[in-house]
Amino acid sequence: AIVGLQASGKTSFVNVIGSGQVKRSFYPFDSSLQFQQWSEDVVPTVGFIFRKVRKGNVTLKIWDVAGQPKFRSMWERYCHGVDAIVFIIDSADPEKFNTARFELHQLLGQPALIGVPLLVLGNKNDLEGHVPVKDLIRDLQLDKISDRPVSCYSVCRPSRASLTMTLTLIFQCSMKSQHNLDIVLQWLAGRSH
Ligand SMILES: Nc1nc2c(ncn2[C@@H]2O[C@H](COP(=O)(O)OP(=O)(O)OP(=O)(O)O)[C@@H](O)[C@H]2O)c(=O)[nH]1
Ligand SMILES: [Mg+2]
Repeated sequence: AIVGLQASGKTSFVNVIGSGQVKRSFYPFDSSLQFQQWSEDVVPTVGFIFRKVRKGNVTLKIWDVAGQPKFRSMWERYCHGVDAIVFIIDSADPEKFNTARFELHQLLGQPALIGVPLLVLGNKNDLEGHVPVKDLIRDLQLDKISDRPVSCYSVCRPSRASLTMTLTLIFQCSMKSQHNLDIVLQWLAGRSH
């Protein structure tokens, strides 16, 4: 399940990892087939979106849950029984960190979710003034979480141009380190049962 405040980039993240998959099934040099699903314009999610994304021999089943205040009480329901909780935060918007920390710890405090591994993604690291991982860990008080494995990475959605280039230049080359998407996918695949 992917949760986080509104506009933190959850749906964009799923679209990016999903479009990489769509691409891989096509001939890599035929750019006309690229980005059928990927777009930089995303509308706020209402409720949730369920997506299946195949990566190698692992199929990720993803609940992309809406982040606006009226939907946050749904987060817990979609986190029940999952292999991992992914919490996405807009790392370039520190004014929202207090709210994000509150919502995250509120969610993790639910007895049914004890032990479920947590992946925190500080998104939008392409924007100036974004907060690095070290500070995110402090501001979200991730170091206080002791009842589950926790990982935190700084990520961003690749620009359309760089995503085209990376994927067109044959898929085995990994994304630029700024994006960190390959690391994140490995982490997710490693949590799956
Ligand atoms: N600069 C930048 N913008 C991003 C990035 N990821 C997402 N965005 C933008 O952030 C805005 C919100 O993205 P969404 O993916 O809709 O956010 P969300 O978390 O799904 O929002 P809700 O569905 O309302 O909870 C969109 O305009 C995206 O284009 C990123 O890595 N960098
Ligand atoms: Mg969304």
